[in-house]
Amino acid sequence: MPTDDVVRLLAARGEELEELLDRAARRRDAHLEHEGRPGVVTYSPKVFVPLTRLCRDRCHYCTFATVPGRVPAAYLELDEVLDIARAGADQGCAEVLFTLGDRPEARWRAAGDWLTARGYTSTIDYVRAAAQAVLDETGLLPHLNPGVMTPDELAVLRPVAPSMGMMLESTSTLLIEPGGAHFGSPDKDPAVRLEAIADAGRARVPFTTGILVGIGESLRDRAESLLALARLAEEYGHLQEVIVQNFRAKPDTAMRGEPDAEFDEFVAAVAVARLLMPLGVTVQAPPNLAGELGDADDAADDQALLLRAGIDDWGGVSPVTPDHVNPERPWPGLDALAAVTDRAGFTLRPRLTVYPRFQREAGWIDPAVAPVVGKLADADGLASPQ
Ligand SMILES: O=c1nc2n(C[C@H](O)[C@H](O)[C@H](O)CO)c3cc(O)ccc3cc-2c(=O)[nH]1
Ligand SMILES: C[C@H]1O[C@@H](n2cnc3c(N)ncnc32)[C@H](O)[C@@H]1O
Ligand code: MET
Ligand code: SF4
Repeated sequence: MPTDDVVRLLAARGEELEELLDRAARRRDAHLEHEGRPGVVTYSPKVFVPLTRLCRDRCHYCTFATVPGRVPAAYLELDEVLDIARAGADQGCAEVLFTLGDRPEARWRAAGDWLTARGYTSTIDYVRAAAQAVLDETGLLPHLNPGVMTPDELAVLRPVAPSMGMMLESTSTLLIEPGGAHFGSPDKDPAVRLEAIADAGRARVPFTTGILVGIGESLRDRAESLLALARLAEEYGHLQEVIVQNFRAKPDTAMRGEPDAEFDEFVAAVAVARLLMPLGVTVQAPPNLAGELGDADDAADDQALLLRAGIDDWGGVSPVTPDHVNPERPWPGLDALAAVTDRAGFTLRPRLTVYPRFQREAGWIDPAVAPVVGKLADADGLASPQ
């Protein structure tokens, strides 16, 4: 679709937005039919492991990244990681999400010292060890979201996780200039990120990516970002899901005064993502970023709108850990999420980190993790009851 047409869709309001949502919903239904799970909307029961909150980048919307003086230690110890994973296993979780700061040893001596004292050569080397421990000790599946990975790092991590991810955020180069949300974040250079996502495709890693809506990008940037992801999905076939995530302003960040993404605008972005992605690519929006904080009815209304806009997945939802990236936004209860999903005419089912298509097709899952996936999967490739 020409970029100008995509921009027009992203700007749709009123009657035009209604039509866009209907088109997107039909496309979602075609996607689910294509995947052999009509009427099924998924989520991943997970625990969140914030392996390190130190980071070499300075994204101005982020409260996850912090300074060494504000954390008890530069990294979680292996036994702390395993405690979180076991608590998840007890609650029927299948995923251990490793989300962490990018390459903190490049900026913080405390990070380098911590790694060296334990014999690790880099943050990625420690991610590998921690993911291996989770696989061996708990049988849960790591999903790795450590920021930009090189081809060598992808190769090192592939045998310890069936899926990885990294948000594109945006292709906007203005955001890396002074005053932009990504000024001072070398890992958010769009050229670097697009290349890293392509590298994951060449490494045949089932991959999660997405865009962050409302961080100062224009509608044209948003259109170009989604078109770039659609092209990557078509070229490599490795994009299992595209997350469309709305920016939520945090009190103690440089962007605290910026308004949250307007919900209609966000919903239009979700619908456009659905229309542009090839069949077989899930479109995910997180349920905990919907609605006014603390207003369950408002959240349910917004979640219903996300379903109308063509999502087929709610992402990771945790009965155990907070969303450490958005700690002020609690997860909805699974009953509430199932009720919203049901009212929209869908059945909510738990899934694994790696989607069924990548389990069926040869060549996506490393032989070292395949048996663990096999143990957790049901006949459809979703999560079997634990
Ligand atoms: O709880 C969260 N989970 C996040 N997830 C987890 C995601 O919902 C699930 O881990 C995947 O869908 C795999 O099941 C991400 C995963 C990625 O690969 C890339 C970005 C994110 C972002 C978030 C996030 O902000 N909060
Ligand atoms: C893990 C992912 O979380 C997203 N992220 C980081 N900070 C925020 C925020 N304030 N609001 C919404 N999403 C955010 C980024 O897209 C990052 O890649
Ligand atoms: C906590 S943000 C998610 C992981 C990584 N630091 C990134 O921004 O891509
Ligand atoms: S969003 Fe990720 S890369 Fe940016 S500062 Fe936060 S942890 Fe670092």
